[in-house]
Amino acid sequence: MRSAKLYQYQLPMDSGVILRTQRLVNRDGWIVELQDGDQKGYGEIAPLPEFSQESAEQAGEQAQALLEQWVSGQAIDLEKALPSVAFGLSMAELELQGGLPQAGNYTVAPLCAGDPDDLVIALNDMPGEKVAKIKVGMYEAVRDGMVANMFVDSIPGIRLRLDANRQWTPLKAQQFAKYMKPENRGGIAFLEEPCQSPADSLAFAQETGINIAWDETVRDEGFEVKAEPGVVAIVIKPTLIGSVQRCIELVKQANEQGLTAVISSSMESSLGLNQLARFAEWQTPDVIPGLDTMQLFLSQLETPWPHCELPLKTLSDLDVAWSK
Ligand SMILES: O=C(O)CCC(=O)c1ccccc1C(=O)O
Ligand SMILES: [Mg+2]
Repeated sequence: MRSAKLYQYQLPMDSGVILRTQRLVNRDGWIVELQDGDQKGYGEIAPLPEFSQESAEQAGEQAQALLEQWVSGQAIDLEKALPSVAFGLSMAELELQGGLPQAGNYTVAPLCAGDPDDLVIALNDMPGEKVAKIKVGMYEAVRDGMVANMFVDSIPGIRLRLDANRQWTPLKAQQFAKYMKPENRGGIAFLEEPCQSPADSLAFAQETGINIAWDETVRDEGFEVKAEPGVVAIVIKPTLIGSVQRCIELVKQANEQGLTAVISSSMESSLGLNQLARFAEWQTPDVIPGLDTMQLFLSQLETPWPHCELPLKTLSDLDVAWSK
């Protein structure tokens, strides 16, 4: 009754994609296909270099072992699985059971890693709530402050999401805050992980009145979702977190604590990204997810992303690495 396939993919990336210290030339990962009778479910397993602990090879090996169990009718234990494997397999099982609603939230928070003028144009075209995400911490903190000010000054009602990825010392974070006019600080919906340590980030939020969000900290050993002064959101990157069930638990805990849960991409292919858009619509219906990462690719995979003109590879173009 049950059968499964594991496809291997490699997709070319735009030339400018840098992950922490390395350039990402190709995105490597796996697509699982589960079949039971005439039902099918898909999931993506794609550890992100520099962010995931596991490599694509390790994830592929573990996925095969767990798929062997699944095909033979055993329940698979995803608690101890690698995060990317737990996410992909649980998503495939969910889809197989018809548990993932079709409707997706495709209104992304446009991501600006380069020229701020490009983002101003994207925002002017954005209907409804204007949310944008800007990476900070890569250049001078003073420049980041000026860019953020410029957005708040020139786009009324903007809700900026800034992301420093733990790049700032407390001093640099202070320099940023100094340039952010006090009356403009409310235009920052949140600033993700300003400092190297969560304690410094918390102190920064409380001293400056700039709200922060946890991203890396959510994946730290022993993390608990809790409301603290200055903290307004947690970012959930399912590929780095684990099973769909674990992600749902985090969303629930965040909501109970009055925090916003933001579903966000770990640069999945368009197949995984579409599932994240559906997951976000289902679990966080009033929150714009952080999924503006298709622009970093040179090719889509199987499921087209709305308004994306990149060429589409299909699963039938891929090698089947394992099947049973
Ligand atoms: O969160 C988003 O809006 C987009 C995704 C994103 O920023 C990201 C994607 C992959 C790895 C790290 C990050 C990051 O938060 O810096
Ligand atoms: Mg981040």
